[in-house]
Amino acid sequence: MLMQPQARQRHIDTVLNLARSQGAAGTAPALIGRSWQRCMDDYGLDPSRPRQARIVTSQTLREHQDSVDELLAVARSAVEQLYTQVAGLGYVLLLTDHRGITVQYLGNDRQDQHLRQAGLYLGADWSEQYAGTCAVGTCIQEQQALTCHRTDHFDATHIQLTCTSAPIFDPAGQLMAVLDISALESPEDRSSQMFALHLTQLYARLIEDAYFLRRYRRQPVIRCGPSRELVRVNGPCLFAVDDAGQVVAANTAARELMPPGDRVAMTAVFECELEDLWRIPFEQDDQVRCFRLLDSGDAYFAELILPPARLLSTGSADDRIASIEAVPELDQLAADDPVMRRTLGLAKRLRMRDVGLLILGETGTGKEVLARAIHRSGHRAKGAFVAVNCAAIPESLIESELFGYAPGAFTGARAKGMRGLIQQADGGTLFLDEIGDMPLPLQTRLLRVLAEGEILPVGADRPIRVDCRVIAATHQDLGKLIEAGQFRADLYYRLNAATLKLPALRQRVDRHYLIQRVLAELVEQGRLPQVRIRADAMTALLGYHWPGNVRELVNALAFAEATCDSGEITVADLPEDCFGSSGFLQSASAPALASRSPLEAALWAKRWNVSAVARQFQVSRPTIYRWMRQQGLVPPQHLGDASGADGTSDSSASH
Ligand SMILES: Nc1ncnc2c1ncn2[C@@H]1O[C@H](COP(=O)(O)OP(=O)(O)OP(=O)(O)O)[C@@H](O)[C@H]1O
Repeated sequence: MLMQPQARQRHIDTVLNLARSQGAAGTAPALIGRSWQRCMDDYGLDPSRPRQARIVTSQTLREHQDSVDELLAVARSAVEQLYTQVAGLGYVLLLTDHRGITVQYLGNDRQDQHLRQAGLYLGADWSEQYAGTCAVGTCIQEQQALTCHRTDHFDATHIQLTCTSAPIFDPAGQLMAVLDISALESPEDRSSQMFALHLTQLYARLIEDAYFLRRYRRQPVIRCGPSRELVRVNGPCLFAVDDAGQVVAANTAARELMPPGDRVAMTAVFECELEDLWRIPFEQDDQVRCFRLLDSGDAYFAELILPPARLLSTGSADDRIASIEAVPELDQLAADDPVMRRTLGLAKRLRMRDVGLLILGETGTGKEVLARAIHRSGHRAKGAFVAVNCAAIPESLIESELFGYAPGAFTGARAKGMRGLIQQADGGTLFLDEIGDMPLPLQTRLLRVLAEGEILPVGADRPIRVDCRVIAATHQDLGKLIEAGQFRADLYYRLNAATLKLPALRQRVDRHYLIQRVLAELVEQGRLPQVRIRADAMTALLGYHWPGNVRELVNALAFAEATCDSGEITVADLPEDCFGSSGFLQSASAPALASRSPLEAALWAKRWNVSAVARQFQVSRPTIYRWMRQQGLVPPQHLGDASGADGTSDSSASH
């Protein structure tokens, strides 16, 4: 236990050399070098005059203990637990206050004398100002966890010790205490203390969190972290919030997620509405919900810890209940994706009201699927759902298609006239897809229909009353179209009492659910037999960026099923253009997937085998050829001789 005088002298020389050269402390971390410098420059400590450990009087000790009274009560069991884990390895445990005075100590009675001499004792002063560079004192100065290993210590008295400390911060971010484990002897190698460092940091955080939860036991606390499975057991971030969703306090990890500012709302941390927070305990079996961090977009899982018997009064109770209620048609569209949850919550709340809804999302994200689900789950479910693709109807026909026409309205018109699509939706829902493509003059007429509830068919002299709900959708930025004078602002406001956003498939955190769901639907619809997805294929599907969104996923699964022969989809069965490194679709002639129509995507997926595509769409081959002509789709040269499954040459057939 006694230190060699040579070792002591060598250490003193090293420190003095550092003072002269202003260099780093040998192989020690930079923060040790900084501390040595502070010891000499700021505290006037002299390495050639070692100081014995200082133990404060019992009166002073009591004053220090009183100042961290509440922390000591909270920390007691964690400190005991940590000590039982490390005692057998020769460590003692110290808890000091923010000034470095040891207010709690657990050590080995048999080594009492040695430990006391070394300062590993109750009441010992481990401030850097007195003891020089040491784990506790330097942790206080640097506000971070560290190991002060043997000759890292400034004072030669301590160069046999290895000490590891971690800071404990109060909920305002102020250093409150330091947790330390130290041993009288240790191996030379600093890396022998890595485990001690991790363990000490872990327990410091447990104590910090226990203290936080005790301090804010009368306040809602949001606990969150990047793992759904671990959040309730050990979620690293804690936010105490008030009823308005403002952060009242945050632990160390949570503070890192907060934007700068005095009063930060949780809605500035997570991409969410206030009521999303209060709804956490009601959704999902595990009462954990997924949010996206506003800053990075990362998915974070959160639980809400509510004070007992506390009723939160935020938002309208009716609305809250409506959005929590199970609505299978809507619920099945997503699992736990934050954007989808908000969208579906809003859809649930508004499904029974005739307010205009605008669905925004990239192509293939399921805008029509959502509109249908709102219709089926709403009060107009018994009426018709009429979908109009404003981009697909030629401009010359759109007026008569939408509004219908009176008998003999124009040459070539049917003798009896025709009910327009709006009238067909009477009592039900009119879904106006690609509303951004509606010509301006028709926008004006549509606005009148919406305002007055009447349509005037082409050539008619009397208006007809229609009563339908209108849901519009677009992948375009209507704001920009309004600025460019291509879309009427008044129509926009009329259609858009609420906006429902559909995230791109690549942004959704519930992709696994959606893949299984789409597969199950294809099976239910009889479009696929029972198949399962092997893990390798699932990994590839989860990792792909899906420019064509759910539509592309549907096509990819249909393709994979057609190519797999064992009832199991493997990665080799997936379309090569998305998942292969030398896929034929990567040739220059293959257009970007996102810009393809469903027909074009299917043709590429089936290598332009028209028979296979006809089977997929459940239409005849001539229909596919007609569609191809309408869309100007021609097979690429190198695939021009693709054969139908029946052996006929599709591309040479004429229709
Ligand atoms: N939640 C879902 N579950 C199963 N299939 C879905 C889901 N969402 C979308 N799909 C499927 O994805 C395809 C595209 O959906 P939909 O037509 O609704 O997209 P969209 O956004 O309206 O596309 P576009 O912008 O091209 O009109 C359809 O085959 C649809 O059945």
